[in-house]
Amino acid sequence: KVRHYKFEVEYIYWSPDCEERMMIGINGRFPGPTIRAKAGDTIVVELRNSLPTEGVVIHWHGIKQLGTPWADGTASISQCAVNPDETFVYRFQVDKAGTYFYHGHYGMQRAAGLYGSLIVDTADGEEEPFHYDGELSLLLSDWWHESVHVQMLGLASIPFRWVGEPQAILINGRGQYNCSLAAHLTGETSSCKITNNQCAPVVLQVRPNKTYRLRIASTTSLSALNLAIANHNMTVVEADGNYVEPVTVNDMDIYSGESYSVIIKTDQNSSLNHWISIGIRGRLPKTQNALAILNYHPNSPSKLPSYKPPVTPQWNDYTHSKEFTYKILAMHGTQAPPANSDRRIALLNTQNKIDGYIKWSINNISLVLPSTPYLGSMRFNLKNAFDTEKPPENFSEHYDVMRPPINPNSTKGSSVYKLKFNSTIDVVLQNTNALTGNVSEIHPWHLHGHDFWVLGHGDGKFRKNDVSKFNLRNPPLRNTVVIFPYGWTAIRFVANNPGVWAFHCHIEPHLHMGMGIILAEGIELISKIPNEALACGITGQVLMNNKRH
Ligand SMILES: O=C1O[C@H]([C@@H](O)CO)C(O)=C1O
Repeated sequence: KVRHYKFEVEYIYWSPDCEERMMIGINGRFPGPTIRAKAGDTIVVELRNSLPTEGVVIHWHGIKQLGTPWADGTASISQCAVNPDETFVYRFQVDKAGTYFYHGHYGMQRAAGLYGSLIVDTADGEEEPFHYDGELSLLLSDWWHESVHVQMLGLASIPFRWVGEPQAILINGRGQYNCSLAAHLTGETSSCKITNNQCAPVVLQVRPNKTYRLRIASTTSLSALNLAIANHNMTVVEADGNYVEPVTVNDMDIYSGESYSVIIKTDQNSSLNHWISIGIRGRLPKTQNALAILNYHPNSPSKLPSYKPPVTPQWNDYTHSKEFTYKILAMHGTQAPPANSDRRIALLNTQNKIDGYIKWSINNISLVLPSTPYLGSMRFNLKNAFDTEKPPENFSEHYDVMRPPINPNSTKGSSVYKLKFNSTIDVVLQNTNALTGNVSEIHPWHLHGHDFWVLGHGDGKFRKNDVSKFNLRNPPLRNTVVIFPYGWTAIRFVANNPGVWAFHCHIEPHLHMGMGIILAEGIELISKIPNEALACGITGQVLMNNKRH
């Protein structure tokens, strides 16, 4: 079945946390419309850019774009940004049931509010491997009062101006700035005066003694989150569109770019409503926990729970976070990874400097995207479109990951990791100390165009004999994985999807500061790229010079 959507992207006034700001909306609203389809369907989104003076693209996060690499929605990588007043048609298949989302992938437009949910149900006649009576959905994000233009300027300034912590965590696009819905119970802050529907608390309506599937996705710009539902445990059954071995937890972490489904049973005191609480992990929080209400029928949805919300774990309790992450394993019967890889790429993640500007680099190269998107320039073998030298596969074995870089000076580049089609690739992501001593941060890495198996995590520096500890039996399949402070994470994937794919830290300011790499495979197998994806830079010149193209 073909499912048609029309998206008009424009600036809107909106009050996501009860304070009015400018945001990027779709069809006059924030967040964007939910796309809902069945596995195997074709999605068609006619994207009209009504931003007065900026280009736009939309990335369909978690969708592999098999056979349609030009629809991945990455500016400078898969397509030319769509100009103001122009329309671009995304047409792609959703191959696999799961919880996904979509978001802007140009500059920091995601952080300006350009996102929404994308949910794929099983194909007709197929069933999920778990039962539920009803479904609920939470799309999580974080929000700053400063516009993304000011944020981008600060990141690209000397002295550096970091974006800082968000003013609010949003649930389904709604939050409350500098106040708490539970203030009357905790007394910590002022209570919220909800003056606007746009920031009204999220209420999930349930009936007692039923089973619900709760879909949770995070498109935060920065924040790692922890979610807990008071008096209810959660059984995780899906991660990033892949089934996992059911595991029951009291609270769960979710990093930017990840999605989960959890099963909850509404078997608690049904004369009460219950809190859902979301707090920040990995960075010293300055943001109020976000609260939502699990509303048991027939209680009034506006009746606040009469007890304190659950306290999410300490921001720096990494032991707790690792425990959760390590518990997520593939559901029995999931395709196992190939036993061996053909190539191992080690990627050192460092914060460093270029001409005094603070950047993030991978093997000492900070990613700068070219003006002509890679997909077209590589397909047509055009010269001078990007740096053509081979990017480094490794880093010095003497690098001390526990200390700030000895030489903080980095270089910028746009080179591509070219992968042999159908080869098996291992990537080891190595975290390090940032520029300041005793600081190492969480980075969620997202791969476009593929799922990968998470073979293992470890503390400190990756050693050759860590390979023997790789989990080849039931590693989870995912599209986003975290690297913990001072740790490493190893993944494996098969380079079987012709196209050019970004692999990057999903923290929006970190990507903007160069924290990513570009992968390419099977370029000669790519079928005709729509002209609209090519109409800029030197591919645009080729189109003009060769009308038969
Ligand atoms: O990229 C970053 O910069 C700041 C800090 O390291 C320098 O102010 C921070 O916390 C980041 O994640």
